[in-house]
Amino acid sequence: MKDGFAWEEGIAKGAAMAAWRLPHCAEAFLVQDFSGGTRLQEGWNLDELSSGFLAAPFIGLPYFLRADSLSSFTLQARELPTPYVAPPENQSKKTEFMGWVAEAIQAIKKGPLQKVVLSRTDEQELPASFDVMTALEELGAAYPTAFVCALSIPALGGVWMCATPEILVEQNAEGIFRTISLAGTQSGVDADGFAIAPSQARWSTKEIEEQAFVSRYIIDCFKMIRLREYIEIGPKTISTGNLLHLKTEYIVDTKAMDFPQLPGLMLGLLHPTSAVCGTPKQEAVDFISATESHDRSMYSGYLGPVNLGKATHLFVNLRTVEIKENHAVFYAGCGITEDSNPAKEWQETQMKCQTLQRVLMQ
Ligand SMILES: C=C(O[C@@H]1C=C(C(=O)O)C=C[C@H]1O)C(=O)O
Repeated sequence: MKDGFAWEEGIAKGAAMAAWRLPHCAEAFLVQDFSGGTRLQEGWNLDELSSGFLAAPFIGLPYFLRADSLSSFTLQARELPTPYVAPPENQSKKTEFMGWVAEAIQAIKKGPLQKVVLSRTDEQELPASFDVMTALEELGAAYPTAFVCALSIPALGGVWMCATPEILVEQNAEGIFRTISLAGTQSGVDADGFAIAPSQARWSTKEIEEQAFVSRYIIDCFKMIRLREYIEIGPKTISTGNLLHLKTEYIVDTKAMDFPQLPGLMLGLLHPTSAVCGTPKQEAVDFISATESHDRSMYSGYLGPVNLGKATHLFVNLRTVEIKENHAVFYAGCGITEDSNPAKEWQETQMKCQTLQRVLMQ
């Protein structure tokens, strides 16, 4: 495949690269930065970036890939082999993770922490035949509503791939700004492997509250910049393929409001949101760094094309994997509240890891 060559050639030349396909689109894009990409400096501004691709870690400054070369291509349709057999559970990871969740519940009961998103990793070997561009096509075919992406930055030393459902900040060519509040998770397939219709989903108080934390957080960010004119749609149940979530959408017409800086301002305020970090934010960051034994790196950061065709599409880096040679580290997390159950939260991270595993490990 033509763009497979461009990808391999770019890797060999030390280029920083991103290949992606937006939700509901057929066309995919490849950006190459032949300088290897740039780590932005404190005080960087979205409005001042040229056309390219932005990728930020959970904590820290983003990398920017300038579009030295931009090509578009169509992802080929791919059939996924079925049925899928999940890898066995890692019992020591399970015990460790459930311990973290129990600690978080205790901390929340004491306050001031109200919600914290804890994550864990799952390390697996990919098949010898694994190939990044083929995997991107398979992810695109399996998850048409997700943002699917492959990212290679020489300074990171591996390839990150994701199939994320979560918009962080989006501004289309017509000046329409969008962000979403996404939380609450349940399986999107029943015991026989059939899809569950979103209208059939039933949500518990715990999940409704968990998502409300994220919605309140977004509204608080709007309040900080005194923005009152936004449209709020939801919460509604959405299907991401193998999972169901609760989603509320926030929309602003930045042209009508003459507010073109809104995406940059909101990006600075939003990240990391309560969907991947917690409430209050600083207490959640502190709890995560004192508890998790892995470095989140790019997981739960954000990534996407910026200032391309007058549009910016930044997504939270979820349902994600870091690949070095054939070794894959899958990352997944879940929102812990006072009413969490450690075994259920572990199961949720299993389902989230499987979003990519069911495609990449066949
Ligand atoms: C943290 C993740 O997902 C986030 C957390 C969710 C939850 O706690 O229910 C749901 C969607 C995402 O906002 C992840 O996929 O790793």
